[in-house]
Amino acid sequence: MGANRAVERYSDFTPLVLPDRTWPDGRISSSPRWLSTDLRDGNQSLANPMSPARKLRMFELLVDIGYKEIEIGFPVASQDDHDFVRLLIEEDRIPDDVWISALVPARDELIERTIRSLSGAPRATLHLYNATAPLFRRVVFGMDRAQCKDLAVRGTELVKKYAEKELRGGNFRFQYSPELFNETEADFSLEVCEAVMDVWEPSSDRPIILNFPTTVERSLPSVFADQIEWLDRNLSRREHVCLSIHPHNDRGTGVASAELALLAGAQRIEGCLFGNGERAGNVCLVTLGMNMFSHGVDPGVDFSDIDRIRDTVEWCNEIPVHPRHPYGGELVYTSFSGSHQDAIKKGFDDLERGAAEDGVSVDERPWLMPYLPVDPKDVGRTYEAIVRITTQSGKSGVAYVMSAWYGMRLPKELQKDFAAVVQSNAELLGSELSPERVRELFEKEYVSSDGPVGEPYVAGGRVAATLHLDGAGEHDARTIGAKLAPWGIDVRTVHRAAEADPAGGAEAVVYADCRVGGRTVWGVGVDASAVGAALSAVGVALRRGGREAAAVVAPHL
Ligand SMILES: CC(=O)SCCNC(=O)CCNC(=O)[C@H](O)C(C)(C)COP(=O)(O)OP(=O)(O)OC[C@H]1O[C@@H](n2cnc3c(N)ncnc32)[C@H](O)[C@@H]1OP(=O)(O)O
Ligand SMILES: CC(C)C(=O)C(=O)O
Repeated sequence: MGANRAVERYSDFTPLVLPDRTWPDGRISSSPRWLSTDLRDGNQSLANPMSPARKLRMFELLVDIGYKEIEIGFPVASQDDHDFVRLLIEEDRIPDDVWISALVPARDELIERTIRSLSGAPRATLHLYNATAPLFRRVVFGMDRAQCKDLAVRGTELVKKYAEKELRGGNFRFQYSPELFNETEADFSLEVCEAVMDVWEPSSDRPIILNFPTTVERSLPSVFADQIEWLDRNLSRREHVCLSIHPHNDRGTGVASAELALLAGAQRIEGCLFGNGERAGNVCLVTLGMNMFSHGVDPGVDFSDIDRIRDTVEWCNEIPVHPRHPYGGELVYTSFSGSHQDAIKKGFDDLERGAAEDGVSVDERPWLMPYLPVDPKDVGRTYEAIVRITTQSGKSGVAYVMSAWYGMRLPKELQKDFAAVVQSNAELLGSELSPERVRELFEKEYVSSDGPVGEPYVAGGRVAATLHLDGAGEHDARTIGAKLAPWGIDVRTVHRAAEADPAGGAEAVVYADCRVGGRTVWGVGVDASAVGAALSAVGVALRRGGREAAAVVAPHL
């Protein structure tokens, strides 16, 4: 078969028919219950399953940021998994409001051992699963529907039996998952879940978690949402059922599946931080939580130091988080391209203006920012790295860097002038220019002088200079004008909006644009005094004027 014929091996998914679906009109207005399965589904997918130290660090992170339900492993998988559960219980490391959970297949000896491993836990959920999809019934288990249902029923009976024996007096919950739910006939999933409930007999003080995985994602998120709405309508004892979902991400739509399923009636979501997990991963809990946050819905999990979360997850999983991973990737608050940088810069100007008008801090203003769905500061990032300079940048990006890093707010015409310098340098270099390099170019071009800056002296005609004063007052402006007028320089001053700390500590910055020989040349002075800064700025500008300047300006300049 030729490569182009391979597609014929695949067939479309047959969706459930639910024409009167209501989920598309829903809104997500509150956070669901979350379960982190980083220590189970995440861990079981790693080339190197987590060592006890890595597991503990992950557990502590999950607790610290606010997860209340944590699947701590598959205790019968290995001695390490078992010992970790015992360590948490025996060293009393499970906070009062946290439920641990453990997964087990529907096999007698494994259920008994798993429940024993949970002995003494203050709060524990036993999570039982068996695959219910036709492919698995035929290929993996060699079972018909009745036998498959019976496996789930027997498993639940065993859980009941061993739980009563081992966990008497403790807080115990039961969870059942029909694995491959999304590929299972809807009526059969329901039949199995009802049979499981007949055994467990859920009630208000004995609820059940029914968890519906897209074990391998195979269809559209909307199809999954229909399946969940159908269950929500048809499950009996609904008030005693927590309808949970466990999306994977094989088609890259795990987050969408989870969100649409929430609209359709799901009450609880299982996933992993940064989408770790089997194959293309489990649904990403960070993305889901931050999506809610960005709509003004509190996810109940603290993502305010997202880099710490990412660093810990990377350390525990020994897998890097992609730099473009939503919300937590290194590059997701950074723009390299000119028009994005321009819009962001204007967005920040607008934010500051609005805050000043309202007499509030910028943190209290609504976040309405081009290209940035959330304020980087809300996840512990700074503003400096929002803009990075390459050949794709323009004047606004360059101006942003000079302002955010160095407190220098360049006049618009100077921004254009300097952007051309930066552009040719970026093209020459063929790579990103660091903020330090941008500053270096600026200094070289506009601030430093080749020789001593003496008193400007115009040999013939007059030079018109517009001085943009930052950190200087009216008095300084008058003194500067008086000082330069006798040298043939007509000064017009423009005050920049007051800066608390222009140019990182200097008292004054002056941007001078001088009309020399029919063209505009810029010079910049940074000095402890406004007068000193102005003299430097004009001196540099005139010197940069080159041959034309030489015609009107005395040679010692
Ligand atoms: C979708 C998910 O993520 S499910 C979770 C998967 N996670 C893991 O498997 C990680 C931990 N697992 C393990 O350490 C091991 O697989 C163990 C300890 C559970 C079992 O180990 P073993 O019995 O030695 O081997 P193995 O996993 O190959 O056993 C598969 C057997 O269990 C059966 N089985 C698989 N899943 C289930 C289930 N949920 N309920 C009952 N039986 C099951 C298989 O049909 C197969 O039976 P067979 O031997 O009669 O053909
Ligand atoms: C055990 C179940 C919930 C699972 O991990 C899956 O189906 O992906």
